[in-house]
Amino acid sequence: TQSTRPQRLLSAVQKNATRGNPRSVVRAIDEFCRHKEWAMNVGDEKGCILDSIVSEVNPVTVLELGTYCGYSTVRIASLLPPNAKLITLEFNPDFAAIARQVIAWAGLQDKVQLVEGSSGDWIPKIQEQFGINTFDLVFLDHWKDRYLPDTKLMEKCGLLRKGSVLVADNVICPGTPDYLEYVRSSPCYKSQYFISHLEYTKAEDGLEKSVFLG
Ligand SMILES: O=C(NC/C=C/[C@H]1O[C@@H](n2cnc(C(F)(F)F)c2)[C@H](O)[C@@H]1O)c1cc([N+](=O)[O-])cc(O)c1O
Ligand SMILES: [Mg+2]
Repeated sequence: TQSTRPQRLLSAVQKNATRGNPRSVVRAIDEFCRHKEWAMNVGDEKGCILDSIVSEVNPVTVLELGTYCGYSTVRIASLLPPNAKLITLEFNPDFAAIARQVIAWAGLQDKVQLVEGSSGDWIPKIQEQFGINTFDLVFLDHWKDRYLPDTKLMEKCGLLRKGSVLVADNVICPGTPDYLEYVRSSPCYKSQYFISHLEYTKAEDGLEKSVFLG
């Protein structure tokens, strides 16, 4: 039977990366996606911007919406302090199965909790299920039409506190116009655009960093 692209991405990690070395896992995926098969990881260029924001925030609690194969999960988790926790939501069970193996290959399974399901189901349950009150950092990289409703849901569930930082991928390409309009016009957010390129291409894209003001 034919393999899937996530399966081939995982094979590239297992072939080219060193177990327990997150940087080698990130490098192996970027090499695979740049030279073999494009895939929708945040990528190396936007990834460096994401790294700098994560390092600046130094979060203890992180929520990622949209694990896919675990590329940004590994990038973020590798920068977290020892007591920190990253919860990553993934809707597609096949992608989740691959991501678990990528995260394990990087040796980061103790910092990461991968949860399978939808944001609508899980965002209201996170506090009781995982003993987390609020998130210091949220990375949005799931379905682009869900960024805004899920941000409003996180606000409603009290998952954001004064100073919580949202980082959104793809605000230009494929684009998240309603989300961008909201965080840039709402008095509850201080927003900043970091211009870059769509992963592994020359097209423009960027990350939007939005600080919740409470
Ligand atoms: O469509 C893109 N990304 C969609 C990404 C979607 C991923 O998020 C998961 N998800 C859905 N709901 C949840 C949650 F969390 F709610 F449970 C998680 C989906 O199963 C999928 O793995 C995309 C497309 C391009 N592109 O160039 O076309 C470039 C990119 O960087 C992209 O991220
Ligand atoms: Mg993306």
